[in-house]
Amino acid sequence: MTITITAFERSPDGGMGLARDTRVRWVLEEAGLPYKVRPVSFSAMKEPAHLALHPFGQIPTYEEGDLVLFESGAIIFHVASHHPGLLPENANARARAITWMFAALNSVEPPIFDLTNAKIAERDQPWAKDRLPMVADRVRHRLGQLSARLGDAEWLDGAFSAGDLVMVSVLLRTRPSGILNEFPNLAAYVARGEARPAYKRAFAAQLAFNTAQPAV
Ligand SMILES: N[C@@H](CCC(=O)N[C@@H](CSCc1ccc([N+](=O)[O-])cc1)C(=O)NCC(=O)O)C(=O)O
Repeated sequence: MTITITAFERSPDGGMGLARDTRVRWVLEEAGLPYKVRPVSFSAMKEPAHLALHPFGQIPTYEEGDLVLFESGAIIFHVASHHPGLLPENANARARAITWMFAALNSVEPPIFDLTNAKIAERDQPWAKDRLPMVADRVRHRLGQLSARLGDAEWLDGAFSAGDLVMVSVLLRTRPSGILNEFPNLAAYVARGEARPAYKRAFAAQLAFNTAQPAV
């Protein structure tokens, strides 16, 4: 059945891959699944038709037959659970890979999201300047812990898994701040993710999609 995901009609980053449809494209490319992309404008996201798919009026969403999913992590887990090569067959290894998915989304992404908010959404607040260093240090602290755990390993737990796909996707968002490069082993880990043919196809597709959208 046809898979359709939603993406920004025009991503504010101009197609630099920071929007969360990129990680869904990536998992679909790793699984070798064809998919269609429905662009959604910021206003359309808040209309009933899209809210019926995504209660918070966001992207990405995933539609396949009568299945509708939202939350990039859940979409990635769904695809990885139904296609080989993204979650280990061994039960304990599979559970650890899923643990890393949760860790990426629940423990690593929140301070990074906080930093993005501090730099963009909150930047005009009177307290923003004072808060920013503290928020950035929380990201540094978490990345320092992750860096220590990863060491010089290629992936987080043996072979590449959906846990790495989510973690690399999350860590990519720290590159613009420069914090990722303060941890050379994490920067190299992210680069290994970006070097994967499936990621390259996903990135190229979202870039082409964004540049093909008609100008406002
Ligand atoms: N937890 C959800 C979060 C979804 C989410 O944050 N979606 C964002 C796009 S990805 C986050 C994002 C936003 C903007 C950029 N950018 O480049 O400017 C990049 C990434 C969205 O729809 N925002 C519109 C809205 O909330 O009204 C998930 O993982 O799917």
